[in-house]
Amino acid sequence: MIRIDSVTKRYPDGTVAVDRLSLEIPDRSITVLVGPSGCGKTTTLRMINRMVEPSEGAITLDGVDISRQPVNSLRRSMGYVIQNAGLFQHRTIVDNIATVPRLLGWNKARARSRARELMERVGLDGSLAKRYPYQLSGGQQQRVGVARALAADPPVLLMDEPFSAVDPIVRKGLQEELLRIQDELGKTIVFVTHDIDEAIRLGSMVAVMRTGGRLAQFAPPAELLSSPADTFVEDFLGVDRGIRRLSFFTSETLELEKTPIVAVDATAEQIASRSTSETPYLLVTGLDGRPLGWSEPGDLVAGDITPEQLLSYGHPFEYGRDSLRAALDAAVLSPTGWAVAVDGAGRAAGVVSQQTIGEAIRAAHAKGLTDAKVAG
Ligand SMILES: Nc1ncnc2c1ncn2[C@@H]1O[C@H](COP(=O)(O)OP(=O)(O)OP(=O)(O)O)[C@@H](O)[C@H]1O
Repeated sequence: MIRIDSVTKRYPDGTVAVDRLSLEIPDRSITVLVGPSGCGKTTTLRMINRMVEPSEGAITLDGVDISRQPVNSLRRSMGYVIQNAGLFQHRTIVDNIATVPRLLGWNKARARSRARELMERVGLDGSLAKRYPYQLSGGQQQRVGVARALAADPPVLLMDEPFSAVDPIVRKGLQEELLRIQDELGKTIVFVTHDIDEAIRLGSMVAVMRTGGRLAQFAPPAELLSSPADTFVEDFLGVDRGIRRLSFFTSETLELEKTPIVAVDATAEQIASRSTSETPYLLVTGLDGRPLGWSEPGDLVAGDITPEQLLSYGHPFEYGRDSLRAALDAAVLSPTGWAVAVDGAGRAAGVVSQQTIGEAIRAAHAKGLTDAKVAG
């Protein structure tokens, strides 16, 4: 565990970048430092690998004060990823990734083979190995940066705004990739961002810092959203906190309706028997069980149902895997006001009304509030 114990950093010009910060960063999970520009995030991160030395307080790694550890070996146990990747422009991709293993004395062949393995792990095509950084897109360069940081298999990864310079779609891809890699590798990751959505998406724990380098709140994202410590945190979280909080509630609590569903080859009896007074529409599925669209029962003629005549259902949510936020979104975007739930294979698992989703949200909020009280 990395433990930051009452650490202050005062730069020579008198700027207090970090002010009596204490944090316990749990092993094998992602801890995010987030806050407005200049609140001391980068300074904190750099104190962990001793690129910056604290003025007061101590940082320990597994109980050992890092100021007593040789800087070189400390840094080798900590991969470091920065914005714009910071790649060596005159080295090929494979040699960029192989940098630290080479410094550790691995022979060229072994270091390169490790580098190629990591390219695959971070989702980079092997054909890019011999290219130079300028021949890659920004998103690809960031992947190289992550691969390079992972090359010597350090237990800790320090990431400073690694995805800030890429567009939102590439950024989302990189975030997903990081979560996937983290699932596989279980590193202790300290991740700096000024983007609260990124913090909530990636962090198991999120430290919100305020200007002046002080800690405003340290909590799991769901707790930040449900119980912000003060108005600073509340403002920083933004206006749609209630909606975003739904991401943490599973859709598994929803009771699905299975009756108003017919296959495209439904008989007249099936169409009649599956229509109910509560559900003015029927969901039509293909023969493979995947949803095709909605229809009023009266518009369906057995033996002559075509996908073209159906109303779009917007997009489905995956029951149990997706959150109540996804379910609500599916219902809001559905022209019938009903959301379509699918299983992992994309087959219709049932349908659910906005009203039922609303009830599940109220129940989840009530339970969430109780949990927060219990925890607090
Ligand atoms: N070498 C330095 N000398 C003096 N002041 C510094 C130095 N480095 C950073 N600072 C100041 O310390 C404060 C914290 O800076 P830091 O870079 O840690 O913040 P940050 O939260 O990472 O900001 P950003 O999101 O803008 O990168 C700022 O006021 C900054 O101007």
